[in-house]
Amino acid sequence: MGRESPLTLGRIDYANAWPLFHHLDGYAGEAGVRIVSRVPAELNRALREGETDISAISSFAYAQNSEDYLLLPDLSVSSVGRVNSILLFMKRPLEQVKNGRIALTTASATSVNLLKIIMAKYAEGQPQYERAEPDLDSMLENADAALLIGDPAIRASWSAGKLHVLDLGELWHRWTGLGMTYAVVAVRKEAAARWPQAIASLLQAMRESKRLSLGNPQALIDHACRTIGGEPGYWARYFTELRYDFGPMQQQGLALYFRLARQLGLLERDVHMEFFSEQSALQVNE
Ligand SMILES: C=C(O[C@@H]1C=C(C(=O)O)C=C[C@H]1O)C(=O)O
Repeated sequence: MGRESPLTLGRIDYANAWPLFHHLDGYAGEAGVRIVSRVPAELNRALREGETDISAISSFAYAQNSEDYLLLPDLSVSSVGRVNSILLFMKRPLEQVKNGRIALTTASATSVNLLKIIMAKYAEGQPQYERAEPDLDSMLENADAALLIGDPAIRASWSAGKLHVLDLGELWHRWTGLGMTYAVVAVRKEAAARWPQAIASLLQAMRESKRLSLGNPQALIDHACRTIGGEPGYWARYFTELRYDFGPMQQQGLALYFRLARQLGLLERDVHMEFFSEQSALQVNE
């Protein structure tokens, strides 16, 4: 029953999501779960089009398709304060670029709209936006500021030179007093109805990956230094400042983000967060 399900799982191809996936390969192999690794914007599209059944996606993409998806409880990529890898690189201070030209990474959905909210409601600016491949130098050729996320943002922060760097998680927290959730794990409703036990068991394996990763972050730190570069101290702080659960603190911040996005017309509908229930998976089993 569902055990042989050919589930396809989308994995964010950045260090920020490693804890949810790092210890999952063994389980995925045994359970026949296929994992595809992409940047968030690609994962958002793949889940929407049914190429994947379950995926880490931008929380904004969840909001756009919430009637087709269920959220997995306990899992997210969030911060309550600094996020360290969602950064606006500015040639001049915020006051002077808030009506200028801003290049936005094509890899993101949540952060692009978080920046639009911050610019409109916090800085009261009206910049012109353009989408660009995530390369800081070429983005800044024609723009006053550039938004990067994930590993490219981290690498750029190590060589930002004279640029002003704004951490959107930190600003959001100072402004609202709340946390911010950048990614959630969502399952398509039809997959949840068809393979409830397989989803429940994958959820459990992702919780376990998170527990093992955060219990022994050294494995992640070593892997990050080897594959991305940087110092162990940087990565130790990075994986500590990111939060991976999805409790009331995170949900409250995300609900405010959805409301503000709705007010600005960035979202077409109000969003009601709906969760996958392991209880119903168990009942199907009986
Ligand atoms: C923490 C981050 O969050 C990511 C930001 C996303 C977005 O802006 O759409 C999507 C997934 C998250 O994993 C990051 O990019 O470093």
